[in-house]
Formats: sequence, structure tokens, C-alpha cells
Amino acid sequence: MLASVSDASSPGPSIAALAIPAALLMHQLFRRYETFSVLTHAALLLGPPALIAASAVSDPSTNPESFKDAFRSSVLLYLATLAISIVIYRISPFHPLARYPGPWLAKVSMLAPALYSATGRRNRAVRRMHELYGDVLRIGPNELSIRDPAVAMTILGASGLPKGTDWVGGMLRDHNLPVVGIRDIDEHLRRRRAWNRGLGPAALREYEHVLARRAQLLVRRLEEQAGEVNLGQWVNYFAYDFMSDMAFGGGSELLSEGDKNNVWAVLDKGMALATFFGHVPWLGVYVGHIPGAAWPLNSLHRHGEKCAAKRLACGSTTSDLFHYLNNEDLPDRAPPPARQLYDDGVLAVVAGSDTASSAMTSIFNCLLTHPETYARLQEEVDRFYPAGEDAFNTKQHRDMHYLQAVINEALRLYPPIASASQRHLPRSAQGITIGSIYIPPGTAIRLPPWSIHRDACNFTFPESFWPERWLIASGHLALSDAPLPSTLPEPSADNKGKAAFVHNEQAFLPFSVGPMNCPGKALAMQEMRMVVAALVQRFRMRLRDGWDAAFYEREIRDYFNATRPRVPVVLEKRW
Ligand code: HEM
Repeated sequence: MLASVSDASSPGPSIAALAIPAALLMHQLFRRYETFSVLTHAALLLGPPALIAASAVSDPSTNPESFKDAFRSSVLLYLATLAISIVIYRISPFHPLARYPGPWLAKVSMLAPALYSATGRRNRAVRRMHELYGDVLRIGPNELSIRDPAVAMTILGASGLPKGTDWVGGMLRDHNLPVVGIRDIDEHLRRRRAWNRGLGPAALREYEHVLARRAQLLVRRLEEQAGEVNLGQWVNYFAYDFMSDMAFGGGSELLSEGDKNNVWAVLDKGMALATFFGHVPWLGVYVGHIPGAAWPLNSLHRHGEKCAAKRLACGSTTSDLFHYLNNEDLPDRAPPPARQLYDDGVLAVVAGSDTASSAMTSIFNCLLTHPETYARLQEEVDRFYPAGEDAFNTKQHRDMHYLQAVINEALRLYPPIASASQRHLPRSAQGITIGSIYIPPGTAIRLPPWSIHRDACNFTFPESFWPERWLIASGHLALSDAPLPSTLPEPSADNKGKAAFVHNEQAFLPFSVGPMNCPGKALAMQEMRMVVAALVQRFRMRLRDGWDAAFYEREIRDYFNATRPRVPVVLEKRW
């Protein structure tokens, strides 16, 4: 039998003869079936080498040393063959995504993009790769990034693809996911209904006075600050307090008490880890089994779960988001399981505060680095809300076209979710063809807003903050009357861009589109309009003298939600 086991460093012929084909067979199995079960992985990775070793040693129970040697040889050979087979297949012309270009490291393993995402520069890297390779790019062994907005409705629309696995990594588990990570389309739509009610027009009317109260407190707290403030930090406080009021009926007072419990550090660090594990969800699930191994992310999960649990224990005091998620608005319907509400609690915290705060910070940074735009917005705000007028009353918002243009333009340049949430064509589905793009089963897809929004094929002067483009496109401003962006990289190349005005609203995807898009869009818009109008009405704002205007663009990071750098602002009351 295994005479050769006596020299364990060189596997015997019988081990090699079994381990190599077993590994090749296992590769075929891994290609067809996906599981995140650690036990199944362990069984598939260690079981066959153990069986091979057992068959190679005459009596493993009486020969434990020989068995150990045989197992070591077998496992090494088996795993090495499996790894080599996977790598060769992924870079071979036989891989279903072989026709699409991309860096070879990304074709080989998701570890490379995962590590890159840990730097927060994924959005920029993907954009650079699109510039290099074109609109359809292979960003992982089985993942495409598509910069062509024409495919958006097919991928994201009503008959589009289910969600991908990035939230499995983000939650460190493949069960008990919040609605954003539910991959079964019917289950997703079922769970989504309560969110649609909780963020629909009737609910928003309920939240309006809560929003106004928080925005008033933000203004008061800023009035109390002398001189310079880090505006992003105050916007964070406001966004988190408002989210707590809106989702959980209260419970946070960052504006009054500061961030004593480091809620924002938990959010920032947690989301950075979630982004990393979103690329390698299997690793996230492994790490999730080791207590404390991903503590900032675990803390974020626990925090969101606790907020939901506390709210459910206290019952409803206002018609908050959980009033709807818990079916309190539908007395005939049983409440969903508490576990589901805890999972959605994590989503409410992240989606309800971080994105909106990111957007508002970007808006203020854009205004402060573009004084002529700020002056135009000031003029509009003063027209609709002159001194003494209640800027927290939303009635005028609908007619404030410049304000809306400023918001859209900041969302275009700095989409809070810069790299999009993933979709995935299941392995069991048929491949789909969209124009010249064929998407084989088992492919994950992203339509990255950062790259799409900054593509000159979609928007004239793509790198410039130019709110006027939205007014031209909606017919509120004639192209010939529009002032040019003040920050054109080549000021003399100006009118060329103006002559060929391009504005493709299909390519504007900050909230995604389709039935799985952001249900909080209307609420976020209301929040942004109110806070921007109120601050512009009450304060004269400018960046700290000598502050580098390009700092924000350079330092903003993509950790699923954009992590923004400080914005030091000198505030002066206007009246
Ligand atoms: C400017 C602010 C915001 C932006 C840019 C934004 C953007 C997004 C994006 C891009 C998605 C992914 C959609 C997809 O997978 O196609 C999303 C999902 C989601 N957002 Fe927002 N969001 C914002 C604010 C909010 C707010 C205030 C809430 C309120 C709680 C919210 C709740 C959600 C929820 C529940 C989902 C998951 C939807 C689903 O999977 O069905 N968002 N958001």
C-alpha cells in the first residue's frame, strides 16, 4: 500500500493519483454550487484528503503517525491542485467572463479588490480601470463593473436581477440579513413593502415636524459655536439624531450632548470592515464565527439591533419607521419576527444617517469651494425665505429649482454610495444579453455611480461642480445664458463643452433605480433641502482661510458609504 508514506515529504503515487483528480472534481463542484456554510467548506476541503489518507494507510487506528503523514501529504496536494486549477480556469479563455478585460489579479481572486477596497479608493480604482479597459470591466473572477447606463433598467428594473452577496460579508453571516441583502426576489419584495409604507408620502408628512425640530436644534447649536466648526461633524450629529427620531421614536441627543459613545466611530470603522468583507463574503462568514474578530463591525451590528430591540420594548410613542416595520399600522396583520426587525434595525441606522450626512457634507463643501454658486443659491434662498421667514416650512421647496440643482449636482459628483450595491445573476438562471453585453449565470454586477456620473459621455464638464446643467436640462435656464463652471480644468476649452451639451439623466444613479432602489430617497431629499436652505438663510459661511479647496475631493473615501474628510467652516450669523 503506502510504502511511500514512509517518506512523508514526497507524496506516494497512490495519494497523488487520488488527490489530484479529487481536487479537480471538487473544483467543478465549487463552480456549480455556492454555499457559505463553514462546516460544508471544511467537509469539502478536508474530507476528501482524509479519506484518501485513510485509504492509503493500511490501518489508520494502529498507525496514527503514518496516517498523519499521509493526511499532510494528501491535504497539501489536494489544496494545491484545487488552487492551481481555480487560478488557471479563472484566467483561461474557457472562463465565461474571459471576453471581458480587467487586471489579472482581479480575475484570479477577490482578495485583491478586497484589499484595495480597504484603502477606501475602490471608486477611483474602478474609474481608472474603466478609462483603461472600457465600459464593461471584469473586477473580480465572477464580477463585472458596467459603466454603460443603458443597461440600468435591465439589471436594476422591475424584471432585473436579485441582490448580490456583498451584505453576507457586511453582516458576517448568510442568514438574518436586513432587507438590503435579501437575495430571493419575492422575499425581498415582501420585506420591502413595510419599508415602502414607512418611507412613503403619508409617513413623510408625520416625520416633517420631527425633521424641522431637529434642523432648528442644529441651527441653534451652530449659532452657539464661536468661529470655526467642523461642519461635517455637526451634520453627522444632526443626521444621526434625526434618524433616531424618525426610525426609533428618539433615543439620541448628539446635537446636545456630543458623541460620548463614539457612535460615528463605530459607524465609520464598521462600514470600512463591511466593505472589505463584502468582497469576500465567505471570509466574512468565517470571521463571524470567531467572537470579537471583527469587533468594529460586530459593534455596529449590536448597536443597530439594540436600537430596534429598545424601540420594540418601549412600544410606539410616535408613528416612526418601526411603527410600519412592526406592522403597527396594520392591526390585522401579525408583527414580523423580532429577529427580522433587529436585522432591519442595523440597516435603519446605516442607511438612515450615514448616506444623508455624507450627501449634506458634500453639498456644503461644494458650495463653499464655489462662491459664485453659493451666491446664486443665497439669492434664491433669500427670495423664498427672506430674513424672519420660517425656513423649516417645506412649502416653498418645490419651487426652489436652484437648490434642487445644487443637491443633484453634489450627488452626481459625490454619490454617497459610490460603488453601488451589487446584483447577481444566479448560477441556476439563464444568461442574459443586453445589446452587445452577455452576462453569464453566476455573475455579480455593479453599475458604479462614481464612474458613470463622471463619464463625459453622460455629462458635459463631468469633473466640474456645475448645478446649472440641471436647470438647462429641465428647461429653467437657456444654455446660452448659463455661466460656465468656475473650475474647468482647461478654462479655454470651455465653449466646446457647452456647444455639445450632454446630460443623460438615465446615468444619474445616486439612489439606484427599480423596485430594490433606495426607499428613503424622498425623505433624504426633504432632509437635504431643509438643512441646506436653513443654514444658507441663517449663516454666512466660508472655509477656513487658506484651506485647500481640493482637500475634500482628494480625501473622500469609499467605504460603501462615502467617508468624508473634515470641512472647517467659519460661521457668522446673518441676522
Ligand atoms: C442621500 C441619501 C441617500 C442615498 C444617496 C441613498 C442611496 C441608496 C442606495 C444607492 C441604495 C441601494 C439600492 C439598490 O440596491 O439598488 C439604498 C438602499 C436603501 N436605502 Fe438609501 N440612500 C439615502 C438615504 C436613505 C435614507 C434617509 C433612508 C431611510 C431609512 C434609506 C433607506 C434605504 C433602505 C432601506 C435601502 C435598502 C433598499 C432595498 O434593498 O430594498 N436611504 N440607498
